[in-house]
Amino acid sequence: MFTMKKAALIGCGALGSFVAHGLKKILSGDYELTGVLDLRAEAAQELAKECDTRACANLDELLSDAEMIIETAGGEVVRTYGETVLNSGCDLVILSVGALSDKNLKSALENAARSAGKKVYVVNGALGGLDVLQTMSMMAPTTALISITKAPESLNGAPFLEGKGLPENKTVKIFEGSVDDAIRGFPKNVNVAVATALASNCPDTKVIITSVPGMKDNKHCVHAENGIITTDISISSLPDPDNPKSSTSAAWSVLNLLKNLAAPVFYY
Ligand SMILES: NC(=O)C1=CN([C@@H]2O[C@H](COP(=O)(O)OP(=O)(O)OC[C@H]3O[C@@H](n4cnc5c(N)ncnc54)[C@H](O)[C@@H]3O)[C@@H](O)[C@H]2O)C=CC1
Ligand SMILES: O=C([O-])CC(=O)C(=O)O
Repeated sequence: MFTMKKAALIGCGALGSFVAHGLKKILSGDYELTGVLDLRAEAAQELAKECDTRACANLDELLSDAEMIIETAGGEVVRTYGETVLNSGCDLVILSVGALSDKNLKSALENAARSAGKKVYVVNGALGGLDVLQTMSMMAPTTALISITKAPESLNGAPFLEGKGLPENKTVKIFEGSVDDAIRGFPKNVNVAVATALASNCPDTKVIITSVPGMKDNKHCVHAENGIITTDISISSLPDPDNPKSSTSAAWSVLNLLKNLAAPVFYY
């Protein structure tokens, strides 16, 4: 039996705010939002006021009244808080999947979840179809490629670009390489690539990133093969109005996971 679950949120930026409002508006029958936390105290206070919950000053305060922590803050938060969250007896929903490209962190979180009897939930985020990639990887070794296409303003500021702005007048392929290099170079843009590599169990997943001036959508295309199934996943979704690097669909994906966890039937 699913009883009302106490969920709390780390990261009150574009997607975290969307998730918090969604919890209140569409999932309030199943979840109580018991607190929010952000490095920017004023952002947490504003969101807490809007969503009628507590702005917490630190992780301990957030954990004091929660059964589930939703991370919408960035990979560093998964790294610094992930194990503590699980050890405290909370489930952990991760949006910044890129953090799991660090194998040591991934196994530390797996061990903590196992010992605490809790779960780490990795969302589809701005992508979709992690289910079919996992199914394929169970059947046979799978190869995968992900092509990410965004407007320059959705990519500018990434460490890989070393402060240089992307051209506004021509399409440029700016990166082709491994998932590990991609997440280091574009930590706020290629969480979907790490999710693809993990779900397809293909650490050699190839990543291509292209900047297209004037492009309205963020576009993610995955091609995966295992000799039995060939899959093409193509998703275009609008950038978030508050953060063009992120697609709002990623926040919807968190809400959809929470909805499924609370429902009698889980659509996997
Ligand atoms: N899996 C996926 O498909 C996607 C994943 N993402 C991930 O979600 C994250 C959030 O995205 P947005 O909301 O658009 O970013 P954002 O930059 O609008 O918001 C991030 C918030 O987290 C806060 N924050 C950062 N470090 C913190 C810390 N140590 N403790 C507490 N708060 C902290 C920031 O102050 C900010 O308010 C991104 O950094 C990215 O890693 C984003 C889009 C898609
Ligand atoms: O929201 C998106 O378009 C994808 C994204 O930023 C990521 O995977 O980090």
